[in-house]
This record gives sequence, C-alpha cells and structure tokens, in this order.
Amino acid sequence: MKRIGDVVLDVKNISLAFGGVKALTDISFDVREHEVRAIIGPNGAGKSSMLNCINGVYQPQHGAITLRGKTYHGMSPRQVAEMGVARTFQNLALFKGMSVLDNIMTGRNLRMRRGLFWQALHLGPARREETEQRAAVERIIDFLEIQAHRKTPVGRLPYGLQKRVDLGRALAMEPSLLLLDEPMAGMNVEEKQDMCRFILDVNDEFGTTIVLIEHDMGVVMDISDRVVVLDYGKKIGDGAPDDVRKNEDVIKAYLGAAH
Ligand SMILES: Nc1ncnc2c1ncn2[C@@H]1O[C@H](COP(=O)(O)OP(=O)(O)OP(=O)(O)O)[C@@H](O)[C@H]1O
Repeated sequence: MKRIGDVVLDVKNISLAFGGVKALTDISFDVREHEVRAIIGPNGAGKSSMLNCINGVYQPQHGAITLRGKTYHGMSPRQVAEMGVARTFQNLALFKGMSVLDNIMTGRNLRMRRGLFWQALHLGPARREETEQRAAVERIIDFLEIQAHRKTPVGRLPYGLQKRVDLGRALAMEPSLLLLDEPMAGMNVEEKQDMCRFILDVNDEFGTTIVLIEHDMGVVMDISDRVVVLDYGKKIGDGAPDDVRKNEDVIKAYLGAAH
C-alpha cells in the first residue's frame, strides 16, 4: 500500500479568461505527495489551461497556486521548473532529428552546473559532469526499456515510443512533481498499457507525484488515486475514481460529449 503524504500543490479559486472566453472559473483542488492525480473532462473543458497555470505558462486573473508552501507570484515557467516541476506535452516537443539519448539529455540542462564555456572547452570539471549526466540519462533509458533505440533519431520511432522518450526527457529533470499532458492520446491499446505501467513505476520507484490530464475517462480511472473533473471551465467532480464515476454531473457531461 503506498503512502500518500501532505498536500504539495494547492490550487485555490483559479479563474482564467482569454478575452471573453472563460477557460477556468473558480477552480480549487489539491494534490498530495506521492499521489497520481488526474484532471479529466471533455474537449475544451479547460484541462490544458489548468496545466499551463500550474507550470507558470499562464497567469490566472484570480486565485492562487501554492507549491510546497510557496505561492506563485508571476513565476515564470523556468522558475516553476526549478522548483521541481516537469511536464510532457500533448503534441510532442522533441527534436525529431536528434537521437533518443540526446533528446533525454536536453532534460538535464536545468541540472547542469557548469556553463556553456566549460562545456565548450570540454575540460576538467565539465567533462566529469558530462559523464555524470550521461550516466543519469542511461539509467532513464534502461528504466523506460528503450536501450535498443538509444542512437535512433526520435522522428523514426513509432508514436508510442516517442511519447516514452518525451516522458524520459521530463524524468531527466528529476522532478518531484510531474505533469503529463494526455500521455496516452493517440496510442493503441498495447501502447496505452505500457504507458500506464511506466507512469505507475515512476510513481512507485521514484516517489514522484503525478498530475495527468486526459479526456478519455476510462484510461485514467485505474491508475489514479483521485480525479478532478472539469466541464466548460468549471469543476463538476472531485474524488476517488469510483465516486467520480457515479457522479450524476460527470455522467451527464460525458454523455453530452458523446453526442
Ligand atoms: N491561448 C488561448 N487563447 C484563447 N482561448 C483559449 C486559449 N487556450 C484555451 N482557450 C480556450 O479555453 C477553453 C479551454 O481550453 P483548454 O485547451 O484548456 O481545454 P482542454 O480541456 O485542454 O481541451 P482538449 O481536451 O481539447 O485539449 C476553450 O474554450 C479554448 O478555446
């Protein structure tokens, strides 16, 4: 049985509008240490907007987000990343012509201590550091079972494996909070099962807290500890998967979306 800890991320009364479009209206929820927390909802519900508030890309007009006791005040995505938050993207943000290894290496940038000057010289401390960074990347490659593709340009891999490399790039930051943007979207059944297993393994083995967004309700119910449901920018459900599944408003929102 895994141990779920204290609240690490507290989202309070967040409202976000783009001109006249209300993307999020008064959203509150929290995320606990070691939890797998899903945000689900039909298309346009506000899931991506929520994730973009959490990682500092959007600045909501109202409300507050607090991460490990520190409230965001105009924090940039880089500052949020430095607080241990990594994310993957719905539309992969990988360098297609670069190898798997080099793509994952880009995730280490935040962790590199020696500047470009030292790296360019490739001397002494910089070389030692690069060796350490490579070792960390190799561990991630082993963990994600993509050893056979280390040198392959990412663009040549099947989609499911590209998503796994994107996860690897995020893991390379050694995040304490990992945000996954529709990690299973566009995958076949087998790829989805693999991705679910890796998400649970990351959560188990590294103790990483995970927030994932998904519009397919079925996929995340099995792997999430708690689920937030958004619809038209409002929160309509929040709780354990079994409770959310029985929630009348949630059923209506999903039935409505199916027609
Ligand atoms: N940058 C933006 N400019 C204007 N409107 C936006 C912007 N981003 C999102 N919106 C609007 O905000 C609402 C919520 O969109 P969002 O992308 O957050 O939903 P979503 O739940 O992630 O949808 P999907 O499942 O389709 O990705 C939508 O009406 C969308 O059109």
